[in-house]
Amino acid sequence: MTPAIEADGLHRTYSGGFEAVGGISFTVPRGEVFALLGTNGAGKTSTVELLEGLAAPTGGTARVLGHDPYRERAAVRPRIGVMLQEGGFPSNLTVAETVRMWAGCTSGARPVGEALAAVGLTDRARVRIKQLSGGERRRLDLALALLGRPEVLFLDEPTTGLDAEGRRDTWDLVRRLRDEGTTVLLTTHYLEEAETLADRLAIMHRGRIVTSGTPAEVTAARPARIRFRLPEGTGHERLPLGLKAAAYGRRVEIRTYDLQEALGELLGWARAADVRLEELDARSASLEEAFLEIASRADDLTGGLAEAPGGLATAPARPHAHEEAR
Ligand SMILES: Nc1ncnc2c1ncn2[C@@H]1O[C@H](COP(=O)(O)OP(=O)(O)OP(=O)(O)O)[C@@H](O)[C@H]1O
Repeated sequence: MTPAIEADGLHRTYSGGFEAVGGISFTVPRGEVFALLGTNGAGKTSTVELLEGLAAPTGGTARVLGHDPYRERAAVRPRIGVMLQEGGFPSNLTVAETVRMWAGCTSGARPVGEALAAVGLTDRARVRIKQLSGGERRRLDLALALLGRPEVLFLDEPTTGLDAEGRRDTWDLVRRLRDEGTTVLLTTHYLEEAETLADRLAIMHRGRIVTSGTPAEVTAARPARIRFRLPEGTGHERLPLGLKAAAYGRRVEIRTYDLQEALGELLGWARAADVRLEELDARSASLEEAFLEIASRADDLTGGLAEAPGGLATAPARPHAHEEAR
């Protein structure tokens, strides 16, 4: 089966000569949720628009369901759903009227009630668009994107402006759609969203993919950390020499690539020395830490990326103790 989405050396240069997408490649198999992350202006929307067929790439190729989304738009458009960052609707129409109007232009559309229920807007069906909150508009954008039961759904920042409950509802909906076989490509600034939803993800910076893989692969190259507070009168110089720790007053932070080993050493020492470690907290690297590290170092990296096993371009990770322990 052809993949749902294939980007091969995609470039997009705007008319002023600015290169927003500088040759990126990735493949999304059918039925997968793929997240594009990146700093502001990294080129996520510029990329998604190429895949949606809204513009032609200046280099490379895009394929959606085996077709060129720009040249073969008529073949692709009925099979995809698009949620834009800003959907513009006539503000005097009600929610239900808007969905009905959209359904009239969509073959095989879901019933209006089903689309509204899917995004939790049933109670707002009779409300005019201009009276909707920002979050409710976002939900309406989503209802319209999934109206035609698309095989591939493009969601550009689907949960921006939603409250915590709305965000979780959207995540549940995306999971349900994926379980039904829909392929989803989403862009997001919420790393937790990518971590919980995405089967695979790519982090973009300045038009290039800096890292890609499963959330676990992307975080695996980053160190875990252990934090605790030493009791009054116990100096951090008493810690075992094997543990590279940074101390800030009584607070101590240890960065390690072998969490089990470091934690074992620390607890063994604490027991032997009869030291109580206050507020002990140990955790593997999160996507957020990986992202922040990549964003802060990507400028040095562009041009010098290492290809890691599995075809992942990863930022070289090195063990280091943090200067500041929060
Ligand atoms: N029509 C345009 N003409 C010229 N430059 C553009 C145009 N549209 C976008 N850009 C520039 O291209 C770069 C990438 O923009 P894009 O919107 O794709 O980034 P993004 O990753 O989606 O950003 P954000 O997270 O801020 O939404 C930005 O520097 C932007 O200013």
